[in-house]
Amino acid sequence: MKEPIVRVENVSHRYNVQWAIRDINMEMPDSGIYGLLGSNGAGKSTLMNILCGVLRQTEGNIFIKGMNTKKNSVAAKRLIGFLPQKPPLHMDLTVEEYLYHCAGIRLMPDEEIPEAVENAMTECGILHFRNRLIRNLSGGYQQRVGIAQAIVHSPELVVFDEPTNGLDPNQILDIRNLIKKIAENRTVILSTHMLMEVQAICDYIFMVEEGHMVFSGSIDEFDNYIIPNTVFVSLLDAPAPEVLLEIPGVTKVEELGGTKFRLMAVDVNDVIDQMVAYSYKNAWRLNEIRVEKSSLNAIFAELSKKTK
Ligand SMILES: Nc1ncnc2c1ncn2[C@@H]1O[C@H](COP(=O)(O)OP(=O)(O)OP(=O)(O)O)[C@@H](O)[C@H]1O
Repeated sequence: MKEPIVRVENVSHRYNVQWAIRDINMEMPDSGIYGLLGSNGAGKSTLMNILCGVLRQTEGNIFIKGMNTKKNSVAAKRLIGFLPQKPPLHMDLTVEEYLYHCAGIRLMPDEEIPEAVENAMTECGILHFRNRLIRNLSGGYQQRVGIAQAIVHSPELVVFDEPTNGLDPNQILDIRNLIKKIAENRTVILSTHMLMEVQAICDYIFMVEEGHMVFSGSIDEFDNYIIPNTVFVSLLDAPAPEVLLEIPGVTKVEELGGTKFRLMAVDVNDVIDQMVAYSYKNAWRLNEIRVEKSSLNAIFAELSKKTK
C-alpha cells in the first residue's frame, strides 16, 4: 500500500501547562492543497511548526512518506519546504544570494544549487529581481522570495503558514495563483483563518478550534456538514406553503416573498425530483429550482459554537 505523504497520529502539544493542540489526527494521501482552517489562537501555527520539525510535539507521531519525524528528522526535513508566518528573509542579501544560502542550509549538493535556485526564481516569477536586495522588494515580492526558499530543494510537501497575511488584494490573488501552480505536482498545506481562502484554492479542509480537530473532509463535505442544504424554488402559480410542506422529504418551507420559497430538505436531490413531478401534475408552473449551499461563514460560526 502506498504511504500517504503526511500522517499525523494523536499529536498533542503543551506550552508550559497549557495544551495548545490535543490529539490531532490527519492524513494527506496525495498531491493537492490541504487547508488548515481555524481562528486566531486555534493552534494552526503550533501544528505547522511541529509538522515541519521546528517544534517537537509533547505527544504523538508524525510520518512523512512513512518516516517518523522523531526518528528520521533530517531525512524527513529534506522532503518538506516551509514558509512560516514570519518569513525568515535576510533583508540585506539579494534574492539570489539568499536562495543560495537557503539551498545550502537544506544540505543540497553544491553542484545542484545553481540550477535549483534558477528554477525556484523562475517558478516564483522573481528572476528579474535576482540582484535586488530583499529589503527593496514590495511585500508581495518578498512573499514570493519566501515561497522560493520553501521550494528551492524540490520538496514533495510544502507548508505555508498564513501566506497571504498582510498583503493587499492584488498581491493576495498573485500569491494564491502561485500556490495553486506549486500544488500541481506537490502536496501543499496552507493554514489560514480566512474561509474565502480555503474556498478559493483548497481541495480538502482540516479545521481546528481551541486545539481540537473539529472537521476534516472535502469542501463539499464541509459545506454539508452542519447545515443541511436547502432548495430554492420559484413557481408562477404557487400553492399555499402548507401544500409544499406535504411534498415527501420537505421538512420546512420558508416564504421568500412573491412566489419564491426556500425548502429545507432531508435529501435535496430527492426533493428536486419530487418538486418537478408535483409541479407538473398540479400545474404550478415551475420557473426556477436550484440547490442552495450553506455559506462557509455560516458553517464556521456553527462549528465554532459547537466546540464551546
Ligand atoms: N511559545 C508559546 N508559549 C506559550 N503559549 C503559546 C506559544 N505559542 C502559542 N501559544 C499558545 O498556543 C495556542 C495556539 O497558538 P497558535 O499560534 O498555534 O495558534 P494559531 O491558530 O496559529 O493562531 P494565529 O493565527 O493567531 O497565529 C494559543 O493559545 C497561544 O497563545
